[in-house]
Amino acid sequence: MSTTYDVIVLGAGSTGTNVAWYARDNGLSVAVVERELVGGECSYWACIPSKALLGPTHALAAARRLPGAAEAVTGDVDTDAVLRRRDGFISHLHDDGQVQWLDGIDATLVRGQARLTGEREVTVTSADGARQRLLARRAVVVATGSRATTPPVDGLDEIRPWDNRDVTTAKDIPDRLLVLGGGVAGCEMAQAYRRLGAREVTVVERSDRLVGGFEPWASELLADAFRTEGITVRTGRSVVHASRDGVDGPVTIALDDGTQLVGEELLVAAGRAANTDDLGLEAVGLEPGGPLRVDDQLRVTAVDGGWLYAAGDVNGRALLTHQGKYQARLVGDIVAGKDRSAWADHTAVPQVMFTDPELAAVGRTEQQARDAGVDVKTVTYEIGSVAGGALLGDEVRGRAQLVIDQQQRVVVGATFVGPNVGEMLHAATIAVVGKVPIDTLWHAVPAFPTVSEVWLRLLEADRGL
Ligand SMILES: Cc1cc2nc3c(=O)[nH]c(=O)nc-3n(C[C@H](O)[C@H](O)[C@H](O)COP(=O)(O)OP(=O)(O)OC[C@H]3O[C@@H](n4cnc5c(N)ncnc54)[C@H](O)[C@@H]3O)c2cc1C
Ligand SMILES: NC(=O)c1ccc[n+]([C@@H]2O[C@H](COP(=O)([O-])OP(=O)(O)OC[C@H]3O[C@@H](n4cnc5c(N)ncnc54)[C@H](O)[C@@H]3O)[C@@H](O)[C@H]2O)c1
Repeated sequence: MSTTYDVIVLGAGSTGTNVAWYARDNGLSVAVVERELVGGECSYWACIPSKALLGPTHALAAARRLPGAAEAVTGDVDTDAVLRRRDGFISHLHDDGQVQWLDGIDATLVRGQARLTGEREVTVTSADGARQRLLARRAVVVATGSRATTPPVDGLDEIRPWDNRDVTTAKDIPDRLLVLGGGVAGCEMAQAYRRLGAREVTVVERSDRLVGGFEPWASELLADAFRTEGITVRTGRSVVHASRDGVDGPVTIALDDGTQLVGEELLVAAGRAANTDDLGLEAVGLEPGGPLRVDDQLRVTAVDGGWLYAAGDVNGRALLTHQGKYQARLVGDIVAGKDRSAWADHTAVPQVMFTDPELAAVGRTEQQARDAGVDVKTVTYEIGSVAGGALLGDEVRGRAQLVIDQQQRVVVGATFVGPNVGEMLHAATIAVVGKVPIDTLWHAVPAFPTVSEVWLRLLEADRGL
């Protein structure tokens, strides 16, 4: 027995559910296959719980920076209340709400492990072993996401390290947390745990700075902030060995300079692996394991016939929820025959790291612009020096930078570091995506006294004022 749909979507994460929505909006019939929870990583084990853990601690820090409010902060963060609120945000790991939503758009949910078994053909194996064959009239869209990678460190496999799922759903805060990987996930969770009561947090990063995707000066500001609040940062160091004392005892890691570090838990946040290893890729002539390479129509390039698409983390273009959803909107239209092309996911990707200070960036860094042959000029301004920044309280640290293409006179990249600067990023995204001329930006007057006034200071700096 087989059932035929216009589109079959593999994976009901933020990407897959959006593909379904847009394809349905185009009048196509859609089946979505999911082996775990509808909503995927972002809803339960990534974006949402991590931000729920960070938010209350940042509110407290913001109040402490503000004389008048600071005096009223007499207690510490209520960690149990934060964890309870986090549990609410992840719906206690139940997906009824999102299942209802899928039902509401009239997409068919099929529970189980999906595998490609031929051209336009998917076989789903449910938890009880039953098999169901699905056929696609138009397209199969792979949106199976990614999982945490485990780097090849001696002993790591035997000590049950934490991954993003453990760290975002933990019921207790360990006294000492070790973090392998100073990327976005590692840094957000290092600060969350420190602020939620961990006495010692140490981040080990093998490259020479934290969050290598951001501007080097942004990494420095973050590392300074971490040190100030007692988070130890060990850059330029690799973990070479890991062991655990008994079943539940502390973890010891050895670094390549001979240092030994001990913690109750070790979080591994060393990047992601595409979920393509058990997807039946062999059946359509593809190698399992790596990301599925796609063209700008999100079609898998190594498969003929234009019926296989991949969107979201699984294609490796930009591992962010909003970028997966951007691709999903495009795929939902493309499979309906509309002429669409993805480009912003490699030229104008906005990203916010929700630490305190926040790091927010879009488009190219200065180095990336130079490497791309752009005639670069950068302008910077301290956020604490605009009235809106100073009003946020004492010791507000932060900086804004524009990367300007001097020939075209447009902004090709922007970075903001400071409290809540993520909310300023969309203005920069619009400037980069719209290639708004600098001369026009002069007429986009920021309200006084907002932190956005830093835009005016940056334009003045460009003019030499
Ligand atoms: C700690 C952490 C914090 C993050 N915070 C942010 C953030 O603040 N903002 C942001 O933009 N991004 C953030 N991200 C990245 C974000 O989580 C991902 O980019 C996003 O979840 C990708 O969505 P997706 O739908 O492509 O994949 P996923 O969310 O991984 O969904 C894929 C789905 O496919 C299912 N699946 C896989 N294989 C099969 C199969 N064979 N059959 C059936 N089902 C299958 C999975 O069960 C899953 O539900 C964070 C990531 C981490 C690790
Ligand atoms: N706020 C957000 O938007 C947000 C938050 C968390 C994660 N994410 C996304 O999730 C993805 C995964 O995040 P991530 O932080 O795991 O990956 P990442 O690629 O951002 O960072 C991994 C870090 O681990 C380091 N590393 C790798 N192996 C190592 C080793 N053996 N020893 C020491 N350091 C090692 C790398 O040098 C890198 O700095 C990212 O692509 C990111 O975009 C986004």
